[in-house]
Amino acid sequence: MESKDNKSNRQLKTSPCSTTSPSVIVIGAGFAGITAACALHDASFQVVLLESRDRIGGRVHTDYSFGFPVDLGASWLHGVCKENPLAPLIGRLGLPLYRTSGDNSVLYDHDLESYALFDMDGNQVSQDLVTKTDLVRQEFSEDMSIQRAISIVFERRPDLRLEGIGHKVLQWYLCRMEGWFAADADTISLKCWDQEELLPGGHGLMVRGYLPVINTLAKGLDIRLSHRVTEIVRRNNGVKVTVEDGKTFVADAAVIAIPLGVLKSKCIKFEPRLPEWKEAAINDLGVGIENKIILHFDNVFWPNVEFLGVVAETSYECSYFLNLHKATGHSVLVYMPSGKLARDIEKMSDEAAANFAFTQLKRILPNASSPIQHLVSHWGTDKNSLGSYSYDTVGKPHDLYDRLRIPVDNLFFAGEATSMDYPGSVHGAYSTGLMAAEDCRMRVLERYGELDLFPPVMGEDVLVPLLISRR
Ligand SMILES: Cc1cc2nc3c(=O)[nH]c(=O)nc-3n(C[C@H](O)[C@H](O)[C@H](O)COP(=O)(O)OP(=O)(O)OC[C@H]3O[C@@H](n4cnc5c(N)ncnc54)[C@H](O)[C@@H]3O)c2cc1C
Repeated sequence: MESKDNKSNRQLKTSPCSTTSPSVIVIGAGFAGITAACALHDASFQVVLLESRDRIGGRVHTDYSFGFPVDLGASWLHGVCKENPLAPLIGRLGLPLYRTSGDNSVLYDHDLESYALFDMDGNQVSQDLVTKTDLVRQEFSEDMSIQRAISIVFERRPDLRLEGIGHKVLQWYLCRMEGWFAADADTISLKCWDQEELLPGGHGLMVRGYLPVINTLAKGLDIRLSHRVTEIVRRNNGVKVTVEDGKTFVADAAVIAIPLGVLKSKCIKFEPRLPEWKEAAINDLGVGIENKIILHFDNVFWPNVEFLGVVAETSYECSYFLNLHKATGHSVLVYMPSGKLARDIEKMSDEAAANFAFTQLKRILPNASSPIQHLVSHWGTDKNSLGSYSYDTVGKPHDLYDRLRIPVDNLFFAGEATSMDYPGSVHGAYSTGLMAAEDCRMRVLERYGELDLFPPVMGEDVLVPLLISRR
């Protein structure tokens, strides 16, 4: 499929249809791209996967530099249940999950019994106050930001306005919601924020990291690392894809599984241009930032709870730490800023970012010992992601996810931002990879007139129970 022809000619000179089996180029070796490549490989397609980084996984990135696995990107299976499309694979691999929180945690991501909340002076917030803030959840018809909606509730019902510690707890709730969407509350759509399908079963941490799952899917695939795609040409008889060093690849079709942030940046030239409706969907869907600052300590000095929260006057000043010790036995806390705070922290050096996170921790635990190691993610500025995950912005329709997914001629689209049901998640990326592969298979084989020749090879349909724990 590799071609020496670098010119953007009207017809692709190497006719992909003259090869014995249909061919596809998959762009992006994240969860969606690898899943699509794996499915098409199983359906007897010639598959080449082009990946800009020198590693696979994309926003799934398990780091081993501490001597044990730590996820810098995704780390939870959202929806620990058999309906989760990823559950059979995780079950078959025997990978343990640690459930940090149960059902009914839609708005604020996690159920509240899992938290120990403190104010900035180190006083613990009573659970009673936490439950009272539930009252601000009200129904609105016209679209507006979540932040605006809360202000309206207060205008209509001043008696609900919280003061002092109650106000701070509300800000902390907002901070958690901002983490779920990786965006600030004044940009999140009230109309669409709850349109995603939340699977039952709560949230399970991948105790050994996500990498073993992606490695399994990637086995046997022709993956070209450090191949950054710069141009995609489509013609009736196939596609031609050019990478940074000028090398070109031709095939019957392409599956584009790169992040929404990268598509927004227009660093890939489409020839001819993508249709207007597709460009509009790319522009209109939001992409937010959430980062992880991972602090490794030589001892455990914090309470034995899943999360530590710091409440403050504004959601920007609130903090949220995941206690990995509970799930993995390693003395690690993960600080997770999102939205504007995450953007501001990305401007700092890694050292300064780790110090910032540690300073937040010292506010509630003044005797905290300094971390011995740290890791800092940069999902917002990394040119391979340019954001953490997609979300609905104010005034834009929720079907943007579907518009992003709909194929254009022989180009098929996959990735978390193309998932109507499960945007911003690993299982969403996985299911769109399967969908794009199936659409591509059908379309290409129609052209070959050989629809029956390449039945998809389905994975075994045996359901293996998930290994779930909560100490
Ligand atoms: C901090 C953080 C925490 C998260 N936590 C969770 C969680 O706990 N649970 C969960 O379900 N989800 C979580 N997510 C979301 C989840 O990680 C993503 O939804 C999912 O991994 C996206 O997969 P993808 O295949 O769509 O995209 P990606 O994984 O980003 O894959 C796209 C690939 O395209 C490559 N690429 C980019 N540009 C080019 C180019 N020009 N040419 C070739 N290749 C290119 C990239 O390098 C990348 O490998 C989290 C994300 C972040 C950032």
